[in-house]
Amino acid sequence: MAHQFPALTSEQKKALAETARRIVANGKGILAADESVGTMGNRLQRIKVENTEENRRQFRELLFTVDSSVSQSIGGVILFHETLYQKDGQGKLFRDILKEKGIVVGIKLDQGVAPLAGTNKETTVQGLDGLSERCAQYKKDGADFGKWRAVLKIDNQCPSHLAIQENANTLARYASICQQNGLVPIVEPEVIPDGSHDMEHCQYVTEKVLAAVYKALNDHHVYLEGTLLKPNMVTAGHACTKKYAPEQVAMATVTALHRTVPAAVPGICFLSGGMSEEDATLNLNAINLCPLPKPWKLSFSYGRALQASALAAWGGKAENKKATQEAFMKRALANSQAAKGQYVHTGSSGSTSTQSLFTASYTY
Ligand SMILES: O=P(O)(O)OC[C@@]1(O)O[C@H](CO)[C@@H](O)[C@@H]1O
Repeated sequence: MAHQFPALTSEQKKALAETARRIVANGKGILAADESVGTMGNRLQRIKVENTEENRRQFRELLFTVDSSVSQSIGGVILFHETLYQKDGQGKLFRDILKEKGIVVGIKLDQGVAPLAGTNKETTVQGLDGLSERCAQYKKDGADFGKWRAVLKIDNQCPSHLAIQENANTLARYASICQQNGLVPIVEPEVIPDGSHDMEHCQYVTEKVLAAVYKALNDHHVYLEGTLLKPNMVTAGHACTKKYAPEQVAMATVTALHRTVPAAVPGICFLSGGMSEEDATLNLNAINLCPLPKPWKLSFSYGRALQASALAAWGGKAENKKATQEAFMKRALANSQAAKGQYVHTGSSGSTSTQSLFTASYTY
């Protein structure tokens, strides 16, 4: 079968591959600061801070204005639409502050989930209509990568064949549209940790989901070298009574990836999925020490596991700036070390860093 209709020029491919590699270079990972207004509201409620645009802006200003050395740990930041156009106290756009630090700016592109009728409350993702125009605008406005999160759950009859196929195809269509507009797509098929299933069950489901995703990406002529994967780690369900060590999580996770993710993919940046900050770091470190072949960079794209201590330290008070920034820098550095398999747990972590960040049915 001749390939008569190339999807991208060699220049487009080169630019996409370079951006993807930059984001995950040398122990760098991603700060997922793309919480929608509602999700950010849940975070702020935990620290008793009102969910106003100004409070969201103030917290994010603290994260983005940390010392430039953060760029040794953070290669990319994912923003929500509102944040892409926000400025710091001196009137400087956040996106310019990040770019000056050498950090690649990303944008959340999915628009939430919608029910799949006739399934056990499974969902697909909305946002394909008008996506090409939105990507073109975001590219002009400084974004160089995108994110789209699909949600799959483990339950009675779940994930169904329909949910796996529909979400794989939608992710692939999104990825294709991103690449046409010069954005590196982060492909995020999250198998959420709700349930009492064991780790082996999660591995089985994760492999089925990833295999379907890579078949769909191939069908849609997506250029894998210009993509990043953002999967769940393979863990037991949150309500499972059996506990697994980081080395077991690492072996199950790398085995699943090894069986399903082509070596052409430059980086795999895990989501934290409600793990405590410390667990997310320890698991990532074990993954990088796992004695299986690992042809991709294995890094992080954490939301909760990079921000929980910082949020707690901030508490909505300007005078806590230093403590907030120190807490964030500490997690960024720890995860950067873990992305190189060099994290050493000192045992001096604060209480917030060991608290579970799990929220049931975390769809948005
Ligand atoms: O699981 P985590 O690491 O907290 O967040 C992962 C994530 O994809 O899910 C959130 C909800 O869409 C996003 O803010 C974030 O990018």
